[in-house]
This record gives sequence, structure tokens and C-alpha cells, in this order.
Amino acid sequence: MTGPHDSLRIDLGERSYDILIGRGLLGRAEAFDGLPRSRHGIVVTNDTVAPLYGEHLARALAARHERVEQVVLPDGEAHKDWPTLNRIFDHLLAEACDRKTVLYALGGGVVGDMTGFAAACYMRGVPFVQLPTTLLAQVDSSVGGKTAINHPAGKNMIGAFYQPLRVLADLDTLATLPPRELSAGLAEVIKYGPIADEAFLGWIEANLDALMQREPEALARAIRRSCEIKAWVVGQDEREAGLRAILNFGHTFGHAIEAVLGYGQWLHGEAVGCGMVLAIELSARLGLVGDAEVRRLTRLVERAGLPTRLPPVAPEPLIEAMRVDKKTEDGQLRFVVVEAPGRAGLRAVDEGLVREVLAAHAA
Ligand SMILES: NC(=O)c1ccc[n+]([C@@H]2O[C@H](COP(=O)([O-])OP(=O)(O)OC[C@H]3O[C@@H](n4cnc5c(N)ncnc54)[C@H](O)[C@@H]3O)[C@@H](O)[C@H]2O)c1
Ligand SMILES: O=C(O)C(=O)C[C@@H](O)[C@H](O)[C@H](O)COP(=O)(O)O
Ligand SMILES: [Zn+2]
Repeated sequence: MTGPHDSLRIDLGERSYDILIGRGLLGRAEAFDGLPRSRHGIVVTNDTVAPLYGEHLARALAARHERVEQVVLPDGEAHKDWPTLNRIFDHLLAEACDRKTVLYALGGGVVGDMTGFAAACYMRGVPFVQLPTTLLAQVDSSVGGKTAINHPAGKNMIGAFYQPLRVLADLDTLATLPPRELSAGLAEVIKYGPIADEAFLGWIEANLDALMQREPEALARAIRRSCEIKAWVVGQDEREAGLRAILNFGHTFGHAIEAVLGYGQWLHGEAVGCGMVLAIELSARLGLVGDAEVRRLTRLVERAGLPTRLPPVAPEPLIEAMRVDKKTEDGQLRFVVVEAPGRAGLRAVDEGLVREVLAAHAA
């Protein structure tokens, strides 16, 4: 393929695939070389992203499929649900799409998670490609094969592990991303520091202003390192038997905030930002890290424009929502904690301690 781009491979045996990171990838037909050609290519996107990048992508795909069609979903986390997922199936069936049909997820994590789940289910599995257009999706959700929809009782409760054939992260798409969404994406970038790479945490601290100003080199490096860490984790533990849980740092608190407030009130990245502050505080109360680590992460989350205190909700509904977390075993809450800077693990935690942390961070 011509043109400057960076690439790395996620090593999963017969399910291995490449992640390409570069400018203008969506419009470059050669970025799709080697992917299956078929009668139908179905672009799943939403009503915000379709007018921005839909046509561009359709042109790049025109030579690959006799028919390139779009399924345009309503935008937002509130629509990551059964009725919206069904719209994808309705379209595939109405157009007599067969099992060679390729689905293309064009958008952020919501579109990516739903398209992946639809691909896993339609005719028991059709190929799909991730085309992430948010920072969050480029550093996290497009990689690793977790696909899902939400349930009112809990985030991502209905889903499947199903890997894409390729990930194309087009850096140019980040130019149109609203600032609040950029901050949300930074939450998942920051996450990789305390759990896996203290040097990367230092790099983020030093380069946060450049990232927030969208300097292309800084963004490319943050995306590359984030994907490397995620590929390293998922390559060892695709289905979260153990190690992969570290990618859930901040998510037990974060998912509870999202569910209790109502999906879409706080963005996923905002809830994870606040959740990481609570999770490092929990780590400190367990005697694993010191106050300096708590202050360091809190300061970075704050600088990234993310909340560090809980929204005005009572603790009980949050605890209830946390009991639904996928890491809970035999009714026992389990949290990802930082064990030392750059290293994380999973611990069963007493509910009393969790309540103390919630109280310390109440609005
Ligand atoms: N599968 C995983 O491993 C994984 C990892 C992290 C998060 N997630 C999931 O991802 C979702 C969050 O993803 P997200 O933060 O990308 O949110 P999102 O998909 O809702 O996208 C954020 C907003 O940005 C808009 N948008 C997307 N690309 C744009 C662009 N280039 N220019 C302008 N606007 C654009 C979207 O329409 C939306 O309004 C959550 O549902 C979360 O649970 C999944
Ligand atoms: O890829 C993973 O594994 C993650 O945990 C990444 C998270 O950022 C992401 O939000 C994921 O969807 C959460 O997974 P869940 O299993 O807690 O729903
Ligand atoms: Zn996440």
C-alpha cells in the first residue's frame, strides 16, 4: 500500500489482524486490499458521521462490492440497544445479504460495538471491518473484539467476542470531533499508563496540551502506543480469563455511573475518567499505592477536562449497578486496582470500603 501510515498486528492465531493508523485511510482503496470482496458491502454508521464521511468511504469501497449500502443509526449511547441493533438485521434481510456480506463499522465505539455484535450474529457470523472515527474508538473500542449492546440494568450486558478483519484508524477524522469527545477519548489513553506503562503515563503528562490541541504527531503516537498495549493484552487473553480485566480499570465505577444516570448523560470516557480516580483511591485505601499516585492521576484526569467527582447520585443505586458488573463472582464485587505504578490486578473488595470511596468523592 502506498502513502504514509503506521501499522501493527494483533496476534490471535487464525483471528489475527492488522491495525493501520494514518491520514486519509478511509478514502484510500488500497487500505482495503486483501479484505474479502463480495456482492454486498454494508456500511453501518450514524446520522452524525454519515454526512461527514459516508460518501468518502462509499467511493473507496465501490470497486470492492457490486452494492455498497448504508445503514444509518440514530446517534448516541441511548441507542446502543435491541431496537437499534434490529435495524441492522432488518436491512441485511430486506436486501437479501448473504453470509459473505462484509459489514463496515464507520463511527465511534457505539457504532463499532453494535456493528461487531450484528456481524457476530447475522447468519451466525459475517466478516466486519472497524473504521473508528473517534479518539476513543481508535485507541480502544475498535481493537480486541468486545462487541455488545447495553441493558437498562448494566453496560454491554448482551454481547459476544468477535474480532474484526482489520482496523483502519484515519487520523483525519479526528479534526471534526467535538472537544468533549476528544476528552472522553483521552480517558482511555490515560488508562493504559497506570495499568501497563508508567513511562507512557509520563509521556501523556508531558504531551497532554499537544494532544488537546490535536497535534497530529502527538495523536498518532498516543494511538500507536495505546493500540500496542491493548494488542499485547488481548493477544494473551482474548476472552478475559484473567489479564484482560486490567483494561477495565475505572470501569466498575464508570459503568455504574453511566447506567444510574441513564446512558448518554455522561459519556463513557467521562465516567471512566471519574471511575479511574475512584479506583486509584481504592488502591490507596488497600495500601497498594501512596497518596502521590492518587494526586498524580487525579490531576491528569482533571487536566484532560474530565470529571473527578461523582455526579449527584445516591451511593445505593451505584452499588446495585456495580453488583451487575461482569467481573462480579458469587456476589462478590471485584475491582481492577493499581498494584504499583504501571501494574494492575483484580481484587475482591469489601462493599464497606467501596462505600467509603464513594463518600469521599460525592458531588
Ligand atoms: N469494545 C470495546 O472494547 C470498547 C472499549 C471502549 C469503549 N467501548 C464503548 O464505546 C462507546 C463509546 O465510544 P465513543 O466515545 O466513540 O462514543 P460514540 O460512538 O457515541 O461517539 C461519540 C460522538 O462522536 C460522534 N462522532 C464520531 N466520530 C466523529 C467525527 N469524526 N467527527 C464528529 N463527530 C463524530 C458520534 O456520532 C457521537 O455523537 C461506549 O458504548 C463504550 O461502552 C467499547
Ligand atoms: O477491551 C476490554 O477488555 C476493555 O475492558 C476495554 C474497555 O475500555 C471497554 O469499555 C469495554 O467495553 C468494557 O468491557 P466490559 O466487559 O466491562 O463491558
Ligand atoms: Zn472503556
